[in-house]
Amino acid sequence: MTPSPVALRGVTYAYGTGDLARPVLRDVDLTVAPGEVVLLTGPSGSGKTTLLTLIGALRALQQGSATVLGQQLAGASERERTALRRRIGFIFQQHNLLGFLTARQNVAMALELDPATTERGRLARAGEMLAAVGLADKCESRPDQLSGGQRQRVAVARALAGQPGLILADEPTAALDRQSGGDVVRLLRDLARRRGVPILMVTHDPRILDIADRIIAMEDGRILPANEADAVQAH
Ligand SMILES: Nc1ncnc2c1ncn2[C@@H]1O[C@H](COP(=O)(O)OP(=O)(O)OP(=O)(O)O)[C@@H](O)[C@H]1O
Repeated sequence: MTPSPVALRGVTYAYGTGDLARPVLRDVDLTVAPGEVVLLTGPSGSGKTTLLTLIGALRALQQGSATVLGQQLAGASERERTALRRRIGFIFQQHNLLGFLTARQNVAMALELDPATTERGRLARAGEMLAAVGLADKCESRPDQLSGGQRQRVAVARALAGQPGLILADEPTAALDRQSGGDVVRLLRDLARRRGVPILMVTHDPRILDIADRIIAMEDGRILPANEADAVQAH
């Protein structure tokens, strides 16, 4: 059986220490199946982004167990977390592209960590990824010459370029209008699905819930049971 790319058990997390410690995640269990597209919804402050950053090894786990792409994060060293981060494609609310680089250079940067690649090879691969997101004619454009939707498509190309084992996305449509937001996440879903890459996406956006294989609702640091989550979705 293929192991789950994400398996969390009893994850509890607090910001602050001592008397100021405030748990923002409480006993969270979560499993993502190979190739699955999972959306994480819930009110502001319910802990979604914190959960995503723990899974992405951007913060150290405090309590519980989390296996991500085969790496156990409980007790993982900074080096192990860095190595894991390189196997994950991140997409944020803001595209986080570098303004002085072209779209092609921004995507190629994601490949620089692979010592087996040459600059020429990286730029060629970046061009292929940009073509896959429909931006073959924008390779040499800088971010300020692109629309918001196009910039986010460059971010999708960058996230997928390094052939990640997992995509983590935090409100990728928040800065986009309805049409381009929907287009970007559908494109992401289709490209990831073709490559068998699972996606875990935090979103407030009710317009994109239909892309999911599964929707998980959080409230006050906990994952709601599926029947309660359905009731939340119905509102
Ligand atoms: N670095 C931090 N230090 C202290 N508290 C924090 C920090 N980051 C987040 N919090 C608090 O932790 C709680 C959970 O935040 P988190 O960003 O995970 O929620 P969220 O569900 O993603 O919210 P939103 O939908 O508004 O992004 C909130 O009460 C927030 O204020």
